Amino acid sequence: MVKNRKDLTPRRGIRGTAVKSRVSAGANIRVVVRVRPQNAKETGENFRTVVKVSDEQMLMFDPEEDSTPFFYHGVQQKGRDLLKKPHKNMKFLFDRVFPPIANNEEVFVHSTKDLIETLMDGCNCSVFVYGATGAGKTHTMLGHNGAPGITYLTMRELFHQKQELTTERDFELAVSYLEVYNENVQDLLQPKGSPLHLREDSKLGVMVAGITLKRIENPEDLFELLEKGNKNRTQHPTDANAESSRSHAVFQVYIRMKVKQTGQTRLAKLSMIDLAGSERGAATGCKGARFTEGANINKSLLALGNCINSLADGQRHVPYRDSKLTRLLKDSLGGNCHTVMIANVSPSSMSFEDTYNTLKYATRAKKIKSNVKKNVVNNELNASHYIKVIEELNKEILQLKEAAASSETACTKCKNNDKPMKQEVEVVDSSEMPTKLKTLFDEYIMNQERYQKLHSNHATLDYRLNLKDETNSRLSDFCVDSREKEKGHKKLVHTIETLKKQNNALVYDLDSLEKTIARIEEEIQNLVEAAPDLKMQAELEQCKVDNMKMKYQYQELQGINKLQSVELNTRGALMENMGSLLQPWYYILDGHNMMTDDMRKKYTDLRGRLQGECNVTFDDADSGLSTSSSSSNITTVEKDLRPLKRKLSEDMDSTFILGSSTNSKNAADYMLSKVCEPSPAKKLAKSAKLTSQIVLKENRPLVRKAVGTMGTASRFPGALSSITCKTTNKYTSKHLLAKQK
Ligand SMILES: Nc1ncnc2c1ncn2[C@@H]1O[C@H](COP(=O)(O)OP(=O)(O)OP(=O)(O)O)[C@@H](O)[C@H]1O
Repeated sequence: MVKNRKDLTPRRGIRGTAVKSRVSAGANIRVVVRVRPQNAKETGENFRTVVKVSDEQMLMFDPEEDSTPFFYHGVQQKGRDLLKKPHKNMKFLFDRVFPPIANNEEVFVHSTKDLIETLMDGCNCSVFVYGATGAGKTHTMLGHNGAPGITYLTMRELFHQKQELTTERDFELAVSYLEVYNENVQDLLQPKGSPLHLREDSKLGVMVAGITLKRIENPEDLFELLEKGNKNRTQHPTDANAESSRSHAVFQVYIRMKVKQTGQTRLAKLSMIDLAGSERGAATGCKGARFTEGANINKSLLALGNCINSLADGQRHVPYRDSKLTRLLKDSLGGNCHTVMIANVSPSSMSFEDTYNTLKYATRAKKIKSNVKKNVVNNELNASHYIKVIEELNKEILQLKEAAASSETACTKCKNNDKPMKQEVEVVDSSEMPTKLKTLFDEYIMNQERYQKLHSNHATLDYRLNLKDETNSRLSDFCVDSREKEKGHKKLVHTIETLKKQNNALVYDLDSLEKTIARIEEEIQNLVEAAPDLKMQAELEQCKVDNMKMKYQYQELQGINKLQSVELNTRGALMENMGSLLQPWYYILDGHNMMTDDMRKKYTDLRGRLQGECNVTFDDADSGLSTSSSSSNITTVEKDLRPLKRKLSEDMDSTFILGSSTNSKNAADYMLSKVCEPSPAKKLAKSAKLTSQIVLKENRPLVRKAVGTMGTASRFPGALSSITCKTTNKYTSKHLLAKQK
């Protein structure tokens, strides 16, 4: 440990280690995941464990489990139970994964402990915990008496390092604690009647006007403060957590350090954010006040998600202004800040969707790069700087003198004319205030409308740009002729450049609109502060604005959706074309003994992936009745099957209507009778019964499709294994194969 450091040498950490990587610009945010132990309800009701921690950095979501035997007609079947959804079996990698047995101390050591050195170097740091209700966010952040959370542990480390440095530096330390509830910022240390307003300062970043700053001298003071603040925090029981925090809590520590020898001052801010639950409405019981609450939580978390997406994609425009939370966290995400995100999940299948969403969210956040710099206030300004400042001040004095002289002349003129002087500064008459507010809101709505329109255009352009980028890289893999490749590449680059130019213009407009909007917002705030009677009118107008914004955001999503479905169709067609191109080439190469083992393996892998990804999936979304998934099948009878399948899908279309609206069993039987030859139909009678049962139970389009394929397969017994394997599952295919033999 280095104790005799004379100054804040830029490249050395507090323990003398090189901290270049930690303080360099462009570092990714650190994302860790904590899996909490199962609670009594989860263990009591026999829920499955869907999160398995593989090692310190990897976890498996919804892993394959040792299958419970599945019997059909008294015979144990080897394949998976058709009635069960296949497991996702997904691997997720993070900077650190904490298993259920990990305690708060362990989480602290591997997530926030290192931040203190960075903080002491004068860089801002942020920690935020994310997860569904009851996933363990507050437990991680605050803990309890026996096991204090990372806020206390991090502050204890801060005081420890401060103590070590007291001979070299003077410290000033203050904390604030606030919550964002229903899009209002409230002071938790000294609750005020009305919500606090956010102000943006070009030097100090986002500030909360009127927030209480409390000095603390030791970590024990903190306990008291946090306890006091938490009593004021908005909590309501949810179905998933009896003491659910329904607001986002932001604890901030401001540090000013002055190096005694050089006088150099560094400012740093540590923010610790306990986000409200990210669960779906159903988990909290979506009624009444809980519904409004949930909608606001979702609004801010959606806005946070959008910011994370924009930052992860490296977009220039990040929609921080979409919610109070994102405005507040502007510094903490991707800006001048070292950020740690702790995603909390439950291991139980009871929270399957929420856990999956949290893991996806966290994976996305891993891509964000921050742009960190030290907040050094330079005290050693040279003489030329002072001269410049003095000159500017002199200029200002001169201007003020001139202004004073001209107003004096105006005054004398008024006196001479015996008329009352018109005031230079606009003071609004109280009776005119409602009209003034209305005018401000009109201007606000106009600008917001324009902003939302531009935002939609920007999102669409961004999406198109991404697609063009992807096409460009695909082209390099696909083209064999270098001239063709160059030509295609040039064309695409031209389009990309044009799109980028358009996008940059939009970003410029968006930025200037943001400034206008911020200016109007401030004027509105000032007006409402001056005349509290206007609060109701302002809230009503704000509702209109929110409504309008939601309408535009919905339209934006619809637009992107449309583009995505067009893209999906194009890719589907492309896949089909590639399949039919690849298949004959495979046979030609194979026939001429030119197929290498590697090529064969790649081909088989590709086929396997097509089978796995396109066919065996029990997606709840309507998978439709198209046979395109089977068209990727590579068998000798494929060409013969295609027209039949097409016809089948048409037939199934009518069956589909019958099946979904009346009786699924009738649908399956009808379909089988329609597509099967008499003898295979007879042979398949038992399987038909089986599938009918499945259809009855599952009633999913995919099962209906499987039934159709089985019928088709019965006409082409040779193709049975490959087709049924893909569209139904092992059990059915094996069963049918056995029957047919
Ligand atoms: N790692 C853990 N070890 C032991 N108990 C835990 C752990 N994580 C959470 N719990 C317990 O689970 C319950 C819910 O946790 P917590 O209140 O932290 O959830 P939350 O994510 O903050 O929920 P909300 O968003 O609803 O506030 C609490 O009783 C807490 O003590």
